[in-house]
Amino acid sequence: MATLLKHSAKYALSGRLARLCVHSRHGGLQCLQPCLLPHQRSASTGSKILVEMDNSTGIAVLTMKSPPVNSLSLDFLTEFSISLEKLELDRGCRGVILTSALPKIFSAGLDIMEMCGKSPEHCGEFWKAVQEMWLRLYGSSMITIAAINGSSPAGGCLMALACDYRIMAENPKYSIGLNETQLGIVAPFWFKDTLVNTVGNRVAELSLQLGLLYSAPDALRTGLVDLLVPEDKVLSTASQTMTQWLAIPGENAIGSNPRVSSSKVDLTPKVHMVDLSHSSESMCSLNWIPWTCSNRA
Ligand SMILES: CCCC/C=C/CC(=O)SCCNC(=O)CCNC(=O)[C@H](O)C(C)(C)COP(=O)(O)OP(=O)(O)OC[C@H]1O[C@@H](n2cnc3c(N)ncnc32)[C@H](O)[C@@H]1OP(=O)(O)O
Repeated sequence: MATLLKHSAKYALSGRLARLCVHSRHGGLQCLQPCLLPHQRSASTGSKILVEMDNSTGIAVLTMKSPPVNSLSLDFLTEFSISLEKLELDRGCRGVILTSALPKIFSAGLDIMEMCGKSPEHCGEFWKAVQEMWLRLYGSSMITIAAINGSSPAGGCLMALACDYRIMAENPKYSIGLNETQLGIVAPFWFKDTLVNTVGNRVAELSLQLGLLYSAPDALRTGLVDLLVPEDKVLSTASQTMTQWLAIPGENAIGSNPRVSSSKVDLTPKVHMVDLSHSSESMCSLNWIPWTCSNRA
């Protein structure tokens, strides 16, 4: 029981993670959920995001649950940023796993309908929300791991890239990448910089110029994701990886307690990359919005 309780403390999360099973000392599989004490976990859900927090480990699972494809609408982005901000303010939260509740899809990226025939004001508000999402995720003082359990094109890939580590389901049918060029859009330079930081200049150059979507195995080969695991292991592997990251002493680790360690992170260059006015203007002036709509001429 002591071993099991220790495992429970390590993985104890309500909902998805709490349903994980571990091998007990006696060799059998045991479900962790019955061992959890109610005070160890909490869950909050909006219409598009479920947040499950395990207070004993400091790990939260943020699950996107906006059918059909977790597209990043203004409502979605607002709920996402608020959820992340709440976790950021919760000093007990040290790590966030980002995943999807939808089969086969992590996120389809920016919601195309948000930008179809909308006013420049709406585009500006929407674009600001996109940047807010990226800043919150990329600049988070918590450890962030993307548990990519489905396809993740364009803005969905950006979300994953903004995390510290990416674990993807090893399903060759799933794809990930910044494919904006294929849609006739130029990915903003901070999308590009986020990609360059992960895969290096040459791979980023080819990816962006050709708008490449990589299959899961190719994404691993290029370094776009860090690890492939069987689909049913994505979340449990993310949890185990998070535990390893959180074991790094606080003085050296972003997101480890005490959270003051985050003050050592200089976000200035990252924040400088964001040019709000330019991005929202270009989004409206590029004429790509009608291009992506089915009623285009
Ligand atoms: C200067 C500005 C730069 C801005 C940069 C842009 C970044 C972006 O993120 S732009 C968005 C790019 N996204 C994509 O290219 C993804 C497009 N979608 C797909 O490839 C597929 O839909 C996907 C692989 C995600 C899922 O495939 P399926 O499982 O086969 O589903 P369907 O294709 O049938 O789609 C179901 C349903 O969802 C709607 N959908 C899909 N993507 C989006 C989206 N991005 N926004 C809004 N809605 C989306 C699709 O139209 C279907 O709707 P219904 O027909 O009503 O069922």
